[in-house]
Amino acid sequence: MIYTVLIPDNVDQKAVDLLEGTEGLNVVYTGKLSQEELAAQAGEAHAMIIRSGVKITPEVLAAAPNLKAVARAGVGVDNVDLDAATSHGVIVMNTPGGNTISTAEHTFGLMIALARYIPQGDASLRAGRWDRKSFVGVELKDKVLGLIGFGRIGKAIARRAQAFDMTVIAYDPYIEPSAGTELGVELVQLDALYAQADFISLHALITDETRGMLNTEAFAKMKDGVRIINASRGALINDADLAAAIESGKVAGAALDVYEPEPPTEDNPLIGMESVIHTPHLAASTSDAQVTVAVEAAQLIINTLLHDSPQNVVNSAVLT
Ligand SMILES: NC(=O)C1=CN([C@@H]2O[C@H](COP(=O)(O)OP(=O)(O)OC[C@H]3O[C@@H](n4cnc5c(N)ncnc54)[C@H](O)[C@@H]3O)[C@@H](O)[C@H]2O)C=CC1
Ligand SMILES: O=C(O)CCC(=O)C(=O)O
Repeated sequence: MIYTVLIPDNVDQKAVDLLEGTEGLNVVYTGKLSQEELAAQAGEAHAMIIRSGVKITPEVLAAAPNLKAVARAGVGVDNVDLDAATSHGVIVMNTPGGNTISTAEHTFGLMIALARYIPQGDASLRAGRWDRKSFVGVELKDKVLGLIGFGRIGKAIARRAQAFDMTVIAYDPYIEPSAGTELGVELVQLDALYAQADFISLHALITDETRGMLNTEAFAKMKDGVRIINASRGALINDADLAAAIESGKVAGAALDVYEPEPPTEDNPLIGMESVIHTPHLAASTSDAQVTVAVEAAQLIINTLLHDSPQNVVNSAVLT
């Protein structure tokens, strides 16, 4: 039996090489496909390796009768319809941990860039100005960093923030309060985090509970001049409410790596605002992280198809 592995997004070549060098696999590496192209190519696939650029929808699953497994080269599986995958008997796996450091470092870069107006200063100088008055920032030292979500990435940021003499607090209702002790992080209630934090960085999973959690009601509970960083998922923030909070001066600025939808639509109220800085979902985009997650995803597919040994299964109901 020869299994076909379709890779409909851009992944590191080392993963492709690993799969191509494995007997029993036929590898189809297309690079990033549109949803229509994906559905058209899905018919032969026994497995797929994806990133965040494609969605595994009921339509794609219906077009993929041979599909047994999907491996996400990354953490978030919000681009996979897990219920539909389970009902089609498709195992969904991810590679948590492989991009933690890259994402934490990018988040830290965004926080410093936000505090010191680095992108704005760069744009101003490139436009021929020598403006030092407009870009007076704030130090991170002695500021309170509030982390919403204290998992792998939240913890990695806490470690880095300590080196900058920040006080770190976190809200995460799904971990033990003692989880912060070793890192000197106090786990607090959400309203307390809003009331104390000078910087709020989002690292929670996107769920029904967290979708749109940063809204007008939440901003009203925050300190005046708070700065927001989001390298988790765009849907955690209500964009219109954040734009209004920035316009009113309540929020001093925001740094965003993620959007809902991606790419953001032309009418996104945050794009182009002077005090909002952006990257296009780049937090995990380092050569280091991309080798790790892609090779790990390839190995998950090999173990599943050839050794009947799936790991990191996200929709565990499919195994019962
Ligand atoms: N921008 C990018 O390129 C990347 C984004 N991500 C995203 O970052 C996020 C975090 O990733 P990891 O730290 O690896 O995941 P993780 O699973 O280690 O941590 C997520 C944490 O969110 C917490 N959480 C769940 N519901 C919550 C709620 N209602 N309020 C507060 N916390 C809640 C969980 O208890 C968990 O501790 C994910 O959404 C992931 O998709 C991850 C890697 C790269
Ligand atoms: O594939 C990527 O670069 C996105 C990574 C990401 O968002 C994740 O791992 O959740």
